[in-house]
Amino acid sequence: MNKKEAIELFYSDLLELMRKAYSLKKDKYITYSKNVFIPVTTFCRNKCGYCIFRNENYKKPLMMPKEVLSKLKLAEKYGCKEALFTMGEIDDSVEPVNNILDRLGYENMVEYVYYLCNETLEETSLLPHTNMGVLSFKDLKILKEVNASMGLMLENISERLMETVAHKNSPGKDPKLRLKTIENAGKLKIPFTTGLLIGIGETVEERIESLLKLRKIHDKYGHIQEIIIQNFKPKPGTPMENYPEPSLIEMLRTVAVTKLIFPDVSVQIPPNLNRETAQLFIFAGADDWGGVSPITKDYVNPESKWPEIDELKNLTEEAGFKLKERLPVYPKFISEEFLSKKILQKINELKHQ
Ligand SMILES: O=c1nc2n(C[C@H](O)[C@H](O)[C@H](O)CO)c3cc(O)ccc3cc-2c(=O)[nH]1
Ligand SMILES: C[C@H]1O[C@@H](n2cnc3c(N)ncnc32)[C@H](O)[C@@H]1O
Ligand code: MET
Ligand code: SF4
Repeated sequence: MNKKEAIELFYSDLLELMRKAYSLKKDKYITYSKNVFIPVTTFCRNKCGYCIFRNENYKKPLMMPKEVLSKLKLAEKYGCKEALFTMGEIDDSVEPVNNILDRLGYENMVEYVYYLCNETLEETSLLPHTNMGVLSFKDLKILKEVNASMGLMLENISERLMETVAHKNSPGKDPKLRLKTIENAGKLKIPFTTGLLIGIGETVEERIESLLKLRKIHDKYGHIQEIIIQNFKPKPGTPMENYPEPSLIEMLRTVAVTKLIFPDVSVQIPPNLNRETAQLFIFAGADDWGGVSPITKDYVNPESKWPEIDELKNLTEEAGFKLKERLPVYPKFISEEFLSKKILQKINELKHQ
């Protein structure tokens, strides 16, 4: 599909567009991953105009190993299978975090996250999924060994947003750096979650360009397991607090076009950010609810509560589908081609429990 065709599709008759995307569905399942959200640090070198996760609490720049392990143990009791390590981007400039890492005996954040992921594998029945922002080839390679999958939202390919309230203070949101990370993850065959943030001032054309670029990368490396279409939610006290959310129709069109560009990849819609309307996205081609946690909040969108698993099951069934739990890595990536020996062995152990 080229850009012109994709834009035409986007603006075409909504029901026809949705029907086209819907007809690509191969089965009647909508998947989700039962997870625990571990916000390792809320310090960040970036200042995105929409973000409320970032919080410089000088009393607590870093979650300590003990605290992380006790959260993971609790998650295990609740039957969670994914440990979601999501955090701010830490480079040498973020002193309070680096000082603590130093005291704990870690060179940098990657080394610490590696340790936490490895502990997860050795001490619990959970599988790590890490999203710590932009990473180098070398760091991705290190983390691949202890992650079932990894993630980084492209957000959008638009360089223009680097000059607007959304990304003007966020060097880590430079699309060149994000695309490089996603490509390097492809070279390393890391099962990968990426996606777009919708409603941060981007145009429809820029959305399509972002999707087509991700398509190109996926054609080359085949490692993208899911695309998240995440709707922006304004947060009080942030520079973008008065920005409008994307409309339902806008979101439905975006999800449908995403599915048409990615018939072979899962399209994820977060149910907590679309409380009243989540079901509709199934009919636009969405097939995954993403991570849902019975014990932790969505620290990125703390005002948006996860539905209970029962509620998610009911709303999925009411729409005519079946809810199915999945691991943080999708079945077609469970192989030696994509996973480290350590992770494959862990998944095998879990199967026989
Ligand atoms: O619970 C959440 N999970 C988030 N996840 C995790 C995701 O929902 C699933 O856990 C993945 O599908 C892995 O199975 C993200 C993963 C990424 O790689 C990038 C961004 C996100 C964002 C969120 C989020 O805001 N809240
Ligand atoms: C973890 C991911 O959460 C998303 N994210 C950050 N802030 C918001 C917000 N206000 N609304 C919706 N999504 C957000 C970004 O896409 C980030 O990459
Ligand atoms: N800070 C990282 C990013 O924006 C992780 C998700 S936001 C908490 O990519
Ligand atoms: S969205 Fe991620 S990169 Fe941006 S300020 Fe928040 S934590 Fe930092």
